[in-house]
Amino acid sequence: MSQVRSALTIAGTDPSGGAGIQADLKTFQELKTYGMSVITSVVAQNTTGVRSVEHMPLSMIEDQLDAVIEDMPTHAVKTGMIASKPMMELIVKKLEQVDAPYVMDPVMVATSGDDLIDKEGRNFLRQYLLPLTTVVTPNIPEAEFLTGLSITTEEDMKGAAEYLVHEYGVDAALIKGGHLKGQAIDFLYDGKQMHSYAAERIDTKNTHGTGCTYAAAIAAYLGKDYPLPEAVKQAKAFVTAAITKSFELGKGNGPTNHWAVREVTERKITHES
Ligand SMILES: Nc1ncnc2c1ncn2[C@@H]1O[C@H](COP(=O)(O)OP(=O)(O)OP(=O)(O)O)[C@@H](O)[C@H]1O
Ligand SMILES: Cc1ncc(CO)c(N)n1
Repeated sequence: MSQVRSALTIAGTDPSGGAGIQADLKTFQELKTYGMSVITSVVAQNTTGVRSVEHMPLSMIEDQLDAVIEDMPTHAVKTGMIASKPMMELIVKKLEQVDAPYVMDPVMVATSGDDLIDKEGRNFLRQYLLPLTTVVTPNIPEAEFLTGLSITTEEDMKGAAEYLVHEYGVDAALIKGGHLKGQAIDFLYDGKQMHSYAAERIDTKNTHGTGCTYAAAIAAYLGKDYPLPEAVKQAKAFVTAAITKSFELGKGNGPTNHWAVREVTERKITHES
């Protein structure tokens, strides 16, 4: 009998259920992956924005990580909101003990535009986390920050993916094109090949938590031993379905639908490499 696969998310929370830890666990569950979570910050947020944030003390983050690492098998790790440099240092030290693919979502601001990481922390994402990372998943503003490049075209997105791999030692970079006009296209560079994943753009404002959901789905598929380009393709189909059937809930950007893959069986993702 094959062993159950488990994935760990290390991230902040969203009590309204669409982003952060909550999105990750829903995604893991939907993909029949045993979900585990370590909370870095409690974020009082909803579809309209962030009200307040309470960061967990470092000792509490460390205890949570030890509780998982010392007891549970982990087949994939995903990180989201890591708000400060000391948190990053601690998480790096702990992740060095975990032998599993690692998906790093370099979360900086919420869909609503609120900051989720402090200024000092932003500058240490590259140095601390990228060397351990299997695949980093920036959106365009995050990729611009990480590379210092300006990104306005698909060619720029490819250039940024190559730059991250060649300059910062990350195994692979997936630049997400949700913020570009036209089709929703993402580029993955794994040091050898450039892959593109394109889907039709869905006309909706309800995209709260798309980035978290996508990265969590990639982690779940990597935990099931899918090769990275295939894991990204499956995850892209998952997030596209989740946006297609997203919920008109709340007063701002509504959440994506984590069970949509059960209902959207047609997978119109064009994968080229
Ligand atoms: N309107 C849309 N229609 C179809 N796909 C979309 C749409 N918006 C985003 N996507 C896709 O959703 C995924 C997440 O991309 P996006 O660039 O929005 O991430 P993000 O900005 O990190 O998300 P978040 O809003 O959670 O911060 C990508 O595959 C992107 O192409
Ligand atoms: C905790 C958290 N992580 C990530 C995002 C980005 O969507 C968010 N809104 N909240």
